[in-house]
Amino acid sequence: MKSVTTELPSVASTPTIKSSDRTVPGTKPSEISLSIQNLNAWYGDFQALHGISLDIPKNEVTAFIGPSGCGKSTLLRWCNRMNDTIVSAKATGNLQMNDINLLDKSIDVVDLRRRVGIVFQKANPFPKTIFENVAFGPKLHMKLNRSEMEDLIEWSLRKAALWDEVKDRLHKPALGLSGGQQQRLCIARAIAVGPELLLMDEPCSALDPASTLAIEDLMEELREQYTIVIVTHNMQQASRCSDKTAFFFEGRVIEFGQTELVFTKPKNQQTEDYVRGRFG
Ligand SMILES: Nc1ncnc2c1ncn2[C@@H]1O[C@H](COP(=O)(O)OP(=O)(O)OP(=O)(O)O)[C@@H](O)[C@H]1O
Repeated sequence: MKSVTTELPSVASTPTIKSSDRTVPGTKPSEISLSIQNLNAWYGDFQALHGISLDIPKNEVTAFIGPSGCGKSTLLRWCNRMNDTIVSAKATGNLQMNDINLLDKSIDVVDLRRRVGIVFQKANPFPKTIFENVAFGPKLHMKLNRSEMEDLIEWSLRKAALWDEVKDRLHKPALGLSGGQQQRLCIARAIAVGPELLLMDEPCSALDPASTLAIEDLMEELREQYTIVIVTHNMQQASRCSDKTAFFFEGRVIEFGQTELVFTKPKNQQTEDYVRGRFG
């Protein structure tokens, strides 16, 4: 991965978005899925996120872009509390999804992970059958009889554009699938429990162009039902697939807006330099 060039201005000299700009104009409060307010995050003494404020709109795709190490994954990981396993990780601020603050230590993290699904850069199917991978969450969270479960597995695999390729081998090991198929299986597994928010951390970075297109088509379809946040280093992908884009730099959000505007008329010079490929 390329690193940031040294002649860039330091972020301290770059204005970050004002908290009043955290909502893209035209977004009504009822259309917000996740409200991020003044989020700060640390690993030990190192502060990885500085005062992040963003309103993520419902039923849209929001892209997080920015150079390596700018905090995109850290933010995603706080949204479904993956950072709980890192002893040095801590956060302050508010991550509000409907009635719950996702940072509240007393919330049921297992239930939270049903509501906030995550798909990682590298597909991580369980060493189980294709069927069992998708059935894993529903078995934990729902009381379904066998035929309801079979219907749900088929629905999830169809939504993830994988059904036709696996319908005759549902009880074969998931690890026998190709990389692109495994990634779509992970998406099926994530949506089977009906999450409100689907987080995708560079979901296509290990995939070939055809599998990448399949996942992009899938996002287009899934956004009718889900709110999606995608982290991507691929500028074409961000501009093709997302409605809103947030540009991160050194743990701060520099710009947030309609994707088309962020890519064609960015307000900030640093955003422009990044989306034009001048650094990062
Ligand atoms: N477990 C950890 N312990 C200590 N520091 C960490 C840890 N995870 C991430 N960091 C640091 O936090 C900062 C933000 O990392 P993060 O992974 O969120 O960036 P990113 O924007 O997602 O990067 P990339 O695009 O390369 O995935 C980086 O400086 C990184 O080195």
